[in-house]
Amino acid sequence: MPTQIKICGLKDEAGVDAASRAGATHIGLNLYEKSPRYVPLEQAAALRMRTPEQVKVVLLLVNAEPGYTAKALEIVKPDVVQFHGTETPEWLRVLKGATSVEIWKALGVKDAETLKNSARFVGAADLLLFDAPAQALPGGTGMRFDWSLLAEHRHELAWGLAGGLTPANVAEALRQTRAPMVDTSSGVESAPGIKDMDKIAQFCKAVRDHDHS
Ligand SMILES: O=C(O)c1ccccc1NCC(=O)[C@H](O)[C@H](O)COP(=O)(O)O
Repeated sequence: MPTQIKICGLKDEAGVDAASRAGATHIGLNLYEKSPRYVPLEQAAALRMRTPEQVKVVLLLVNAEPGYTAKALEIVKPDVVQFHGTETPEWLRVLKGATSVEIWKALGVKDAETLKNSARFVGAADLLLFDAPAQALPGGTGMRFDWSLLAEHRHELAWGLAGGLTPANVAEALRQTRAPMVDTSSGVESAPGIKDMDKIAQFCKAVRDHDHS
């Protein structure tokens, strides 16, 4: 199975086109207003329409109100909704019962305990995205966590790796972790919130080269 690739924090058509052309399987649209990668709802809906059918659209929310969450899902109609705040398994279970959209939960990995506790999302999320712990922002920090923690972990859910992944280190990350999915945002940018089309292509190529090695 080819590694799944999510390019997160796209804000315009050029980024969506570049990620799709490069072979990303998922693109992320960020509705968190404090992020340099924020897109307003209407822009997210327009980019969703622009995205080719084979590429899944991931809508990113951080501790959003239920009403706003419902509105965002209705307007953008994503394939996946990624929760990147302190959303509880209980809340995600409620949402899961009310929508057919795929649900991902991002977790900032501090230590082995974070991974152990992630089992509480079984039945609440379809996939766990293991990311670096929150800094000033909950995600998109460009920081890595200790990948060796994953070696001891028995995954009970589908999962992906995020946090500080770049074209230069993603092959090594895949070798060490055997992640079925990788996610990057700042690692394919020239400045916060500004995607670099060449880096997107290099990232996807590095993943595909690793898949074929
Ligand atoms: O990217 C952001 O600005 C962001 C802000 C708030 C919550 C989540 C955010 N990004 C979520 C992602 O899925 C990123 O791709 C992930 O955190 C990895 O980011 P990076 O370390 O920059 O590759």
